[in-house]
Amino acid sequence: LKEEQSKNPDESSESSAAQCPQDLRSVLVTSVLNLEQLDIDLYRGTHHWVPRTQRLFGGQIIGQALVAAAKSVGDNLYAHSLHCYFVRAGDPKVPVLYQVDRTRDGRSFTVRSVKAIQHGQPILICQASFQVLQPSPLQHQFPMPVVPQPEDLLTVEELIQRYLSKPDLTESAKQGLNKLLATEVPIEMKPVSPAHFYRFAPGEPRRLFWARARGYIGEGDMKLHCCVAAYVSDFALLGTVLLPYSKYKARFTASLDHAMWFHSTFRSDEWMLYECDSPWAGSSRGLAQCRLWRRDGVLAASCSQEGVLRVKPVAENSKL
Ligand SMILES: CC(C)(COP(=O)(O)OP(=O)(O)OC[C@H]1O[C@@H](n2cnc3c(N)ncnc32)[C@H](O)[C@@H]1OP(=O)(O)O)[C@@H](O)C(=O)NCCC(=O)NCCSC(=O)CCCC(=O)O
Repeated sequence: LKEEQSKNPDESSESSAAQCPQDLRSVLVTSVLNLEQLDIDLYRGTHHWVPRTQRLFGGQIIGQALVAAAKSVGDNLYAHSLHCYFVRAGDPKVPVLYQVDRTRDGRSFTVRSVKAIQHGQPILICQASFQVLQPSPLQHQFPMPVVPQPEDLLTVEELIQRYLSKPDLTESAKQGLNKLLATEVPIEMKPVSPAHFYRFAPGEPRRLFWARARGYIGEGDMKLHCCVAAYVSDFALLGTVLLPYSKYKARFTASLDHAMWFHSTFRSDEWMLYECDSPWAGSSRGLAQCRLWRRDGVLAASCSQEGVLRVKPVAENSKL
């Protein structure tokens, strides 16, 4: 971790603004993670992208909670982990309040507890921990999987365009794909193995994709990159659980909890490899894990999530 990467999110937004025209800056920085301060340790967050389920995207709530927590710690501290429970569905019609409790300021570690509130009730409870930079003789990591580079893969949008040109596509499949194309998701994704990623055939519960924030964020703010990675990390975890089950489709899925550990500095506006797998499913729940790799092979972060998954059989003639 470099000293200059410890600025807090507010400072970074300003320095990025000076470097980059407004329309090139990531909407994650200008809008989604740009919380409004209402009082000491009290913030308000608004929504940018809302999933088809019409419940708030979990990654957005985690990312915003981490922004709120990070605002109450010093510049010399780095986010190293967070643990969250999603206790109620988020309502896209109203903003979310984030109330920060300064649980403990230690010599090395500092803990914050954040409650995300709507309609007077918590929708997420989150604990985040920060640490001062400390050297360690103990250093190891798994090797990064060998996969094609992002330049050799298609984006989700390019893949959808390809599927749209297939002659045997049903009208409802076309409509679904066009809806997906029209959605302004603030991240770019490139699946490593698209047919497997989109469950065209059953396969092992493992998938890899490259992802980065759309637009420019800049180098200067490590805490903000952690918040963006927290946002992105919720995109594809639960879907990984479903990969072996091509005979079923999701009827109700929602993440129950989410934990994340940050290991190294990284840029969330540069391509990172997300390696997701699911070691277990049962009792209408599934466990999914993800490792986030920097392009140079450094393990940047790890996360784990459990979700509720209720499924129904796929209709025989469905093309999607
Ligand atoms: C997890 C829950 C739903 C748990 O609350 P609960 O009252 O215990 O809910 P529930 O009883 O499980 O009901 C949920 C739903 O499951 C149905 N259900 C319940 N039992 C059965 C059954 N035996 N068979 C068939 N269906 C059953 C219920 O009728 C509910 O369905 P409904 O909402 O009525 O359509 C709640 O705590 C909650 O909503 N928490 C917030 C979860 C959340 O919003 N997470 C973040 C968003 S998800 C996300 O971001 C991931 C996106 C990416 C991805 O999908 O991969």
